[in-house]
Amino acid sequence: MTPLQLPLLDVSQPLHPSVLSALNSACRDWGFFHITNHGISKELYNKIYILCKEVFNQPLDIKLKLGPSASINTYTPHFIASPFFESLRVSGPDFYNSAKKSSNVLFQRANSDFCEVLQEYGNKMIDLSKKIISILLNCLEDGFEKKYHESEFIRCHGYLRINNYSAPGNFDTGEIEGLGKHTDMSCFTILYQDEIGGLQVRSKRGEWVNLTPNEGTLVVNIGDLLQAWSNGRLRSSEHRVVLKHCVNRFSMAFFWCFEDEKVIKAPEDLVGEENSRLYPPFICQDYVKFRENSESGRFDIVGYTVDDFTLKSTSISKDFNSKRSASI
Ligand SMILES: O=C(O)CCC(=O)C(=O)O
Ligand SMILES: [Fe+2]
Repeated sequence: MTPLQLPLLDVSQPLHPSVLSALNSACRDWGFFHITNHGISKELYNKIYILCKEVFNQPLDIKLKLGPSASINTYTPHFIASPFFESLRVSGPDFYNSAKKSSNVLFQRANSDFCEVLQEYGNKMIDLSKKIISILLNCLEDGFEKKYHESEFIRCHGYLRINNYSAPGNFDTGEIEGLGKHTDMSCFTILYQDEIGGLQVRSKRGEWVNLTPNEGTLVVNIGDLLQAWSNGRLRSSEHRVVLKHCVNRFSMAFFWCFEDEKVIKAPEDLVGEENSRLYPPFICQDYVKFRENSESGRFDIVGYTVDDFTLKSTSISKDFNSKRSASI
């Protein structure tokens, strides 16, 4: 399998038109690209890694106090997404307090280093997200940044999912999925993956292609909300994580999302005169609920997408309309 060549954007510099055009194709074909000079140092990652390992090394009965059936519900234990995957969620913009709620339970005290470092990382992710949405709007159409950044994206928010993959044993069962095929329920996701590799994106023809890690760069991938808002111009691709035998893996995904009550409706400029609107307007939270309810609690891994949601909503409204006309 040949590694994929994706554009690498230096986000500390104004972007050259040729970079924007490469970005345009990458977003249309793959929905993935890389960024560099993002302002997050290796030291910060090392600190986060060490502090998070302390969290995941806590006994299971303690971690389960943050689990799906607890009131906090920030921890996803093994055997939900896969036997090898566990994760912790930290929500913004007050990342400190969100981390504190979890650490109070995990350590029976607030672990201030853990909370501070996640607040610092969260703040950097928010700044970076504002830059990325500007770049993406610019890349969609001249003038879009001015026209839509404030009006459509000002109330976006983000949360972090810290992913800990444990090593599968050394037995020969072929490819082992650490995280199954899914699309992200975000506008876009900024992903840090360690040097182990294993992240794969699905091509339009259905082949899995490796996204090889590169030190100092972060992966950005378009999520379902921006695919819908851009009327399909930006692609939210399926991706997964495949594990190597006997190797642990660590990653951190930051999901930049519309506010729950946002009505997602592609602007007329993107729909065109022939009115080919791919996604009837919908409320952000309804999509999140659709994903959550589609496979009890396993919403972060299943193959449902915004296309499935649209199909379901259109068939419900057709059904509703035909029942209504039958009753008139
Ligand atoms: O661990 C990774 O590299 C990918 C994680 C991911 O896709 C996610 O958390 O949505
Ligand atoms: Fe993902």
